[in-house]
Amino acid sequence: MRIEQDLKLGFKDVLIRPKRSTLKSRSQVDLNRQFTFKHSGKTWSGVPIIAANMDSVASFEMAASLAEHNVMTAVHKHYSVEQWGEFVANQTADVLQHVMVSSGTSDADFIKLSEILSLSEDLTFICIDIANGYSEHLVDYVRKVRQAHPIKVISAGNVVTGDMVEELIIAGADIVKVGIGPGSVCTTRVKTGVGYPQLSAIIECADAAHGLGGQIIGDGGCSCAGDVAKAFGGGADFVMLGGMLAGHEESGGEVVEQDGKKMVKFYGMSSQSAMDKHSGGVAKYRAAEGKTVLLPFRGSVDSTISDIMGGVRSTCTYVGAASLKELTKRTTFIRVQEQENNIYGKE
Ligand SMILES: NC(=O)C1=CN([C@@H]2O[C@H](COP(=O)(O)OP(=O)(O)OC[C@H]3O[C@@H](n4cnc5c(N)ncnc54)[C@H](OP(=O)(O)O)[C@@H]3O)[C@@H](O)[C@H]2O)C=CC1
Ligand SMILES: Nc1nc2c(ncn2[C@@H]2O[C@H](COP(=O)(O)O)[C@@H](O)[C@H]2O)c(=O)[nH]1
Ligand SMILES: [K+]
Repeated sequence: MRIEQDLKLGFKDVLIRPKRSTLKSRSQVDLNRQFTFKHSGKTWSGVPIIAANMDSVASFEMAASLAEHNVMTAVHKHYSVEQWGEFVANQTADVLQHVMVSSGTSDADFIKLSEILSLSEDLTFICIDIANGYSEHLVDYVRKVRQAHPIKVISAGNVVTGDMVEELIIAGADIVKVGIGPGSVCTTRVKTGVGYPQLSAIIECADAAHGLGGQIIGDGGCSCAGDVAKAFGGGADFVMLGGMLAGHEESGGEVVEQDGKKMVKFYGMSSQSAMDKHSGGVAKYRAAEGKTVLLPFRGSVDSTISDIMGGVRSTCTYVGAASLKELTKRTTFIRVQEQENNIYGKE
């Protein structure tokens, strides 16, 4: 046994210090970023926010709506190839360029992934996502997908430390997905005691990835636009959101009525609800590592995503960053013991 004494931080442990700025208006801030990816050589530009590959968040409808804001959707892995076929046939190239195709790591996943990708050349992003990205099996799978799809942009995860970021990039990932346990409907830390405070994970993993010419996605734990700004400020190239985009018309969650109010089901992909739906229940040897919640129905995702983007634009003006790309360089975090004033309830 060993204890690491370095303090690791989450979003709630810091605020961003304001700095002098020459910007006159938040409208001057450009949230679009352009990346050229290490292995695939592909160039992409857009707003680097991604709807999380959960079946009560990242539906086809979500992808179509978010693409209008230049935002990405990691469409969840439970659509059939036929459903993908129909979606691809009805969407523009621009929408498809804002879509990631999610995949697990089984042989069946590999075949399905290739079938989906063959539907359109405009599908360029692959999101290989398993709970425990430290598995050697993931590294082998990334190598296999890289070999089969040399010009696709591959994201793989989830991990939280620089050593594993490097290993995945060397194996063929362009982007590494970072986050173990921070999610809004995640119970991994409770069930297993494993995890890593998300802001420190982002800072350390971004450093490792950028050193090799790769990118990272800060995945999970953002509960407000300020957290999204902190994730970008810490060095995340992309930020993935589950709960913040759940509960909308486009989210795909089941709508139920509770005390006369319209509510939407939102659950972790490792929850009992998800396993009942997709795997015929929780296997005997494992425990659910996610929960199920009911959220008030929030209407269309348009106003929510605009609100998030407005918040991050404002962050940029507070620190004098004319574009999102400059935000990390201009970010100084201060450690704090208090965040917002909640006297009249939480925002
Ligand atoms: N970022 C995070 O903190 C987490 C995210 N999730 C999300 O939920 C989805 C579904 O998760 P889940 O069904 O748990 O697993 P995955 O779909 O990620 O499982 C992938 C494979 O890894 C094996 N595995 C070995 N050890 C573990 C472990 N400790 N946790 C999970 N799988 C393990 C599984 O086999 P076997 O089942 O036989 O062990 C399975 O074959 C993930 O793809 C991810 O999107 C889930 C948990 C944590
Ligand atoms: N431990 C678990 N993590 C999960 C589960 N389902 C999803 N996730 C992770 O959460 C993020 C989204 O986080 P949020 O804070 O923005 O809601 C998602 O991308 C996954 O990495 C789960 O069942 N267990
Ligand atoms: K995810």
